[in-house]
Amino acid sequence: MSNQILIIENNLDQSKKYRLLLQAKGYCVTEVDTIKSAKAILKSSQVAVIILAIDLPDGCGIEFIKEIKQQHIDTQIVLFTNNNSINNAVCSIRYGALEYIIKGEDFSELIVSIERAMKIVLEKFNDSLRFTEIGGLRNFHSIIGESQTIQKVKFLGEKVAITNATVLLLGETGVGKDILAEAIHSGSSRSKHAFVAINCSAIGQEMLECELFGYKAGAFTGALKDKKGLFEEADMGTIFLDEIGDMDLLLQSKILRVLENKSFIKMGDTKTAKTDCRIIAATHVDLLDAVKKGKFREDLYYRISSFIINIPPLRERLSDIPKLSVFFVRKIAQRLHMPIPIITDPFMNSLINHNWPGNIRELTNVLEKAMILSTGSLTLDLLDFNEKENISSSLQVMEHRFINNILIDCMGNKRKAARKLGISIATLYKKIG
Ligand SMILES: Nc1ncnc2c1ncn2[C@@H]1O[C@H](COP(=O)(O)OP(=O)(O)OP(=O)(O)O)[C@@H](O)[C@H]1O
Repeated sequence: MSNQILIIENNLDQSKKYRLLLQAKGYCVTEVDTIKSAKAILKSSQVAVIILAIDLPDGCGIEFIKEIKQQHIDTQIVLFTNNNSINNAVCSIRYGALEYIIKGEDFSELIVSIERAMKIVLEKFNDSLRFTEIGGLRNFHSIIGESQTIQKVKFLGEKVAITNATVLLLGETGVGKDILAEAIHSGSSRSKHAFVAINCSAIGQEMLECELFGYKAGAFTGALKDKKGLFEEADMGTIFLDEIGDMDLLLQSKILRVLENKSFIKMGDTKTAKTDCRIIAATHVDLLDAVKKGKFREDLYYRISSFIINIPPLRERLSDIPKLSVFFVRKIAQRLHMPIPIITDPFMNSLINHNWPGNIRELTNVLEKAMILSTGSLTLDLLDFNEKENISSSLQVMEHRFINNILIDCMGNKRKAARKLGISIATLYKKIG
């Protein structure tokens, strides 16, 4: 982890004082006096904390914060200014600065801020280590979003993870059922063992049975040797059965047997085999309705539905879009080997105002397409929503968007947003879930 501090300040006397002070505290410090030189440093080295002045010869420090945060999300920024106007403070925090300090001869405030910033950098670094410790599997820190709705999802996931309970995840396609299942496994005592996932609607039922339970050599033409099934692979670990609602009744009875007796029979075998695996199931269909129509076993439904987590669609957590977008833009840029583009305000506003029928998967696709076509920044003309999918404009959705936009304007301050909307804070909480 880097402990490098970059000072961007064109008052050279002042910046020398900061440098000497911070060096005396053991930090590694670099000074520059323009945004251009700062960009060069940021490109070539890992900077933990930036001390940034507002008025720089080649641009405005506050505007530069946006750019820094898009490309170096974990770098912490402390804004330094002579001007103690509250507008600057609000803007800098909104754009992602950690703190705002008024310049003065008393340096103790600066030291406290730098220590706080370094602590945050260290915590983020430790989180990323925790993430890689369990073999690259995603955990609750990998689930981006701070909206009330996603926080509730994470809270429920973390609570159930440490138990051995079967979990049912409900939600539209692309909302993040897969990533949540992985996080629950990562947060459980089974995390050192396998996490296996299968989409039960993607393959034919016979093939699905082979995949789930495995087979003995000679079980059918072409079965030349024994094959392990996923239930065997997931022994001591977790199996994620995505789209369980699409499984046929015969296979459903076999899953019920695993849940009740921890046992199954491989295809072509006569003996029962044992497995100790936790089941996490997911579906986008209404399982109770499927039960009523005789398409889903009622006993299996009750067996898997003791702990349900409903993952809300993206249109019900629009305030998460800025963070999700910055995260995906960085990730996509890395995968496509391209520089990280700047997300312009009109582009971001359009993302926030879209309905997202394909949820987070649609968001990643829209961003990837725009990035491929972009030349350095993501502008409105690069946005290409699939209009066929963009059909829902119900009153409720419009209301949600409106509330979210006000919340963003008020920087997440719910009391202020409620006042602006002319509703009580309790009503606001009810509306944002
Ligand atoms: N909150 C989140 N933070 C970061 N990445 C997310 C989040 N939610 C979803 N993703 C990513 O978005 C993509 C789609 O999510 P995922 O595959 O988990 O959705 P799903 O609900 O399982 O979809 P489906 O029902 O079609 O299988 C994945 O790449 C996933 O990692």
